[in-house]
Amino acid sequence: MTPLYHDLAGETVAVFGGGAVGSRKAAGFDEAGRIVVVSPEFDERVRELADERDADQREADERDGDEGPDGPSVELVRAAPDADAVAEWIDRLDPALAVAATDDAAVNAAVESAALDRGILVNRTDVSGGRDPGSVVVPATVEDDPVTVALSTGGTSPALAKALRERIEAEIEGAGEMAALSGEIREELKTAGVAPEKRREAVRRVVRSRGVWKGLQKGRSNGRQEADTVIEEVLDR
Ligand SMILES: C[C@@]1(CC(=O)O)c2cc3[nH]c(cc4nc(cc5[nH]c(cc(n2)[C@H]1CCC(=O)O)[C@@](C)(CC(=O)O)[C@@H]5CCC(=O)O)C(CC(=O)O)=C4CCC(=O)O)c(CCC(=O)O)c3CC(=O)O
Ligand SMILES: NC(=O)C1=CN([C@@H]2O[C@H](COP(=O)(O)OP(=O)(O)OC[C@H]3O[C@@H](n4cnc5c(N)ncnc54)[C@H](O)[C@@H]3O)[C@@H](O)[C@H]2O)C=CC1
Repeated sequence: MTPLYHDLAGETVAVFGGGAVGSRKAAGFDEAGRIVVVSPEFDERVRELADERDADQREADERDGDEGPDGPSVELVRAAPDADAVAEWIDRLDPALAVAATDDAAVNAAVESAALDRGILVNRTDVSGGRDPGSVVVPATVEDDPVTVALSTGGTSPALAKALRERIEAEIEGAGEMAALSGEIREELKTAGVAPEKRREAVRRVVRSRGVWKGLQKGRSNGRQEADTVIEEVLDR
């Protein structure tokens, strides 16, 4: 498996099965344009998610300007397609990604084959390993915007993926602020025409500096001050 980050902006994700697993997967695609969950019954979690998204959409409609809601629409479609009917649903929804999360292996297999026939990405939640090209695994993820860590055990041990994710959560605290600060510094040094070697050295030192990480905990300007000291040391050499 090759890890890649996929841009789902504006795309549809079709989730078959609205139980515990389908709900968790649906909640993870917050960059997508539209999430459609097809299921005869829906977990409380996915019902709440749909309600929240609905309220966000209404708020966005009431606001002035064209600023849209922050996340995708979540539509719950009450249906239980059998294996033969799944392909039609996929044609109708035209998703970029289909998630097979029902408790019926034949339906999940039909979602997988219909998606693969059409060149649509597919996530089969009820099997590990033995995947066809085009199938994807949902990793455990940690986010401190714009930093994201995605973690997979190659399907061997999802429980371990979850446990490691919990550890990394603490480890990357503050990484979002560090990304913003070091990104800004990187651009400034480029604009100032600092020689590439010195510029790279300065940025490498800033992101490794305990002083800058600590400073950022107190606020952006504290972090910036610490970073300026590190940068001066590099530039003065
Ligand atoms: C292959 C994969 C396909 C896919 O879904 O993409 C898959 C498959 C299966 N999971 C199963 C079980 C569990 N899955 C979890 C949890 C998570 N599972 C996730 C991903 C993946 N699960 C993909 C591989 C990821 C990798 O490579 O590591 C995570 C990371 C992401 C997410 O789902 O959001 C999320 C943690 C999120 C987080 O918290 O960060 C727990 C833990 C718990 O519930 O506490 C259990 C119970 C304990 C256990 O069994 O380990 C079963 C057996 C079902 C059965 O027994 O019937 C199968 C099917 C099989 O193994 O055949
Ligand atoms: N990948 C993962 O992380 C995990 C995967 N699993 C696997 O995922 C599957 C689902 O697990 P849960 O969500 O816990 O089960 P669940 O029983 O809570 O949910 C299954 C859902 O599928 C719906 N469903 C049944 N037939 C359907 C059809 N024809 N079309 C659409 N929806 C249909 C049911 O109404 C139910 O809402 C299981 O097969 C299990 O082996 C289980 C745990 C974790």
